[in-house]
Amino acid sequence: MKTSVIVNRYAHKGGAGQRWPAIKAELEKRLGPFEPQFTQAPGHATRLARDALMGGARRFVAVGGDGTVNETLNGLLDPSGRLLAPDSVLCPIPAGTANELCRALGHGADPSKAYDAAAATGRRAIDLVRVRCVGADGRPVERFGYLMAALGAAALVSQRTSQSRWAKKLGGVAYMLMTPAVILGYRSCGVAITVDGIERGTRPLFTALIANTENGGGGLRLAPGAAFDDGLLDLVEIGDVSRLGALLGVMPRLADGSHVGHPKVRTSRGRSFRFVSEIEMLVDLDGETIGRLPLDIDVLPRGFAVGAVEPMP
Ligand SMILES: Nc1ncnc2c1ncn2[C@@H]1O[C@H](COP(=O)(O)OP(=O)(O)OP(=O)(O)O)[C@@H](O)[C@H]1O
Repeated sequence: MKTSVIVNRYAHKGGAGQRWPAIKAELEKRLGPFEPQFTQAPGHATRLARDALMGGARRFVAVGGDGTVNETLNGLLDPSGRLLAPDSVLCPIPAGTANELCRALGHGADPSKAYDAAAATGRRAIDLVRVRCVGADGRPVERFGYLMAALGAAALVSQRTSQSRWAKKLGGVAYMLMTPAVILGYRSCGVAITVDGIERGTRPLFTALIANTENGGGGLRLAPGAAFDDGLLDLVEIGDVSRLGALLGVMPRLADGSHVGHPKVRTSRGRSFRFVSEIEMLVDLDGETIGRLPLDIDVLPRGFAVGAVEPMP
């Protein structure tokens, strides 16, 4: 199978570039010699993946963090979210800051598992998340992801972290420092929620996550029980909580997932969701700000596949 290796040397604040010779050696041991393609700018991995696909590649090894893997995946999809080549397989190699897809696959702590999966013939199907909202320029945006979408306070934390120069230098710790700064200035607002076509009414929302994977935000257990191949998304709503309540009562419990037992936290599952807010509310997908509400989100069950040593369950 023709293989394309796409490398973001700037992932993990440049740490991926430093580790690249060692990663390359591990990959060559398993795949044989290859010509890597280095991303030149944000978004470039999508074009590299699309060009390689048109050139006949079907195995796409994405070296970087979730941003790089997401961009690579988007290069493999048509505008409706279908794989342009149904036999294409994505192989994430953890070289970014959070590497949540690798973590969800059980490759987070041991990169050798990711190298082995990149060379194996097995596949594992993953649900694809489709998000439609309003972009920064006011025009509709449609994007595809695999981790989770966030709106409200969590999306604002992500946006502020990616925009801040000091936060970029700090890497993963930046989220933890940015979170109290954002939360102490944030207020819940009314959001009308529809799940699987059924209106649930308008209720105050501090933040909400619509999750495909259980983990997110740098290894936090944000959506306990979420499975990335069950054809469903898990909605975690943090409702009308005070700023101090959010900071002291909910946030410390995100690490082990016990926040879902908090009286202001509600969980549910569905295939499609719509969120409409009274005031402007940001939307984040897989760690990147993509726009604002109104937001429509749905799942394309088993929409793509990752490389796997074990055959698909
Ligand atoms: N040549 C480049 N110069 C600058 N930025 C780049 C370049 N190539 C890719 N990028 C951008 O780098 C950003 C960060 O990459 P990525 O998300 O893979 O790593 P990370 O943020 O360290 O990891 P994670 O998302 O897992 O926390 C992405 O938004 C990507 O678009």
